[in-house]
Amino acid sequence: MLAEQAAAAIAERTGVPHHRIAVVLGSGWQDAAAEIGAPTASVPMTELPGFDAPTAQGHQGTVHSVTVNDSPVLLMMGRQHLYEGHEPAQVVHGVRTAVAAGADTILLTNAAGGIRPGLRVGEPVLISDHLNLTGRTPLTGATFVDLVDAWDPGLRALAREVDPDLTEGVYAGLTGPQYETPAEIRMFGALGADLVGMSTVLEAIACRALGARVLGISLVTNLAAGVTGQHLSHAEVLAEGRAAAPRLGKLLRGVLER
Ligand SMILES: Nc1nc2[nH]c(I)nc2c(=O)[nH]1
Repeated sequence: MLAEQAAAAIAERTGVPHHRIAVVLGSGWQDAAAEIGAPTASVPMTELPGFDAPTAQGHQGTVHSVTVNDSPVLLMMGRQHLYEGHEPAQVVHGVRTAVAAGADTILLTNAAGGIRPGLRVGEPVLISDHLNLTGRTPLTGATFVDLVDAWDPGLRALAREVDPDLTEGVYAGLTGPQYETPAEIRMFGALGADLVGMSTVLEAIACRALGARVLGISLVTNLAAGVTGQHLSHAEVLAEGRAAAPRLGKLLRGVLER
């Protein structure tokens, strides 16, 4: 209901009745968004029903409409996180709004810690599958959603055409806000996680429940705790994102153009 209201507000404020594709820009991906193209319209999230201003990464949450190859794309700059005290329904409001606005394909980007040996800081990694370690779900009732191929194989193949050097990985989603202990990272590695983060998994579940195709890309902004023995700093995370922006922008634009 709230998503419908927010979608109607987006249509009204942007003058674009439907957006077939939406992109959620996570930490470190904001600069890359500029490479996609200049927005034809922008709306602060606080002016849309059901959105709070995201507190993470200190940027104002904004929704942009941008045209790529003559079709409108919805860019959602910023997202809500469980660690901000939001309930799952609030965390997935952005993607539910995007689907209500007409999106049948959602591109979820995030910043993540790298667990798998060989992953490098500043490297984008396609999400091949996820581990929902939040203990939460945005779904209620008997909505038994199939999550096989939740991370769309066709979209992943398309992304690899754009950037053949892309590797894939399993993303473990946690609540945070603390980073993991080295022992926890060893555990998640043993469970098959290649990446670890504090977003994305609930959004992916909500998208699949609505029948939208999902492509996920993580930017490795730090090697997870214990992988290098170094300490983790959030400032580093943001700096790495900025440095990777040109490659990420090229990747996003290439995927959106196909
Ligand atoms: N849980 C978790 N989330 C993260 N987000 C980023 I950027 N790096 C990390 C990390 O190392 N662990």
